[in-house]
Amino acid sequence: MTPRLRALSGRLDRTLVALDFDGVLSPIVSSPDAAVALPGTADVLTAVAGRVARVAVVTGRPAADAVRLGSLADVPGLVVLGHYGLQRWSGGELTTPGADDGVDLARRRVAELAAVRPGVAVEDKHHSVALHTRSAPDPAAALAELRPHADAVAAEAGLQVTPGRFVLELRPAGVDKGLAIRALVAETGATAVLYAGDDLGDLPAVAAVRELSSSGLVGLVVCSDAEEASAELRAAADIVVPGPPGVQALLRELAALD
Ligand SMILES: O=P(O)(O)OC[C@H]1O[C@H](O[C@H]2O[C@H](CO)[C@@H](O)[C@H](O)[C@H]2O)[C@H](O)[C@@H](O)[C@@H]1O
Repeated sequence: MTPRLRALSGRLDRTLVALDFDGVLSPIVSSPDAAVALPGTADVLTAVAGRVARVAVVTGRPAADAVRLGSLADVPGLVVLGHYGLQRWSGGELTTPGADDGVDLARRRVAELAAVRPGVAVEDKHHSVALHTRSAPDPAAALAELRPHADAVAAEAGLQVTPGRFVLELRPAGVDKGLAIRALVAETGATAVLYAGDDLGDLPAVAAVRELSSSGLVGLVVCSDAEEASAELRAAADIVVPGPPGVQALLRELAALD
């Protein structure tokens, strides 16, 4: 048994379990379209859902993509917050805002940026666009070179840039994973939260868990560790596990907790 999980013992029915998708439920792969959840993910989430107040996936992906790539549609009571909380999927129903003019502009601009940079790819997520450098000859150098260009496009389009694992996302401001966690806690009345992440976009969720903890909630932060995981998140975590297989093993322990 992972000792820190004991903090949730006796309060599972008031616990929110919130999980990032890429790098946490799904191993990192070279193409965003090829990312799928580790086999067994839906089963373990179903087991956890039977014990806790709520299981949620909070992701930078469109919510429906996370449901599809994760084969998560049948996990009982699952809520998926996509685009950092802009979208909500539950019970097969998707709540989503209308198109954003800024994203339309950014879509054109990032296509121009990618066209002249070998190995740089655009992921069009409809409510945001992402520039991926994982397949560039030097992914880290490509990311650094692109950053000021992405910042300029975001400023022109009224968007914000969220960096991640060899990716720069241009997305609407006003939502983040911290706000998403706070909303989930408020709607469930949870008195405990377990949040698992791996990347820079997860840091607002970590901050929210810590702030909620200071007002009495029991908070556990899990880092799904790998070479590219955020060092800041790793340092802040209560529990560090080896990537998606480690997350899955931890969730099995959680489902079996007293
Ligand atoms: O919030 P998340 O669920 O962690 O999503 C963050 C971004 O993850 C995806 O990109 C990352 O995973 C890809 C597939 O493994 C990988 O190729 C890429 O290098 C990673 O950055 C996704 O493509 C983005 O849209 C998400 O926002």
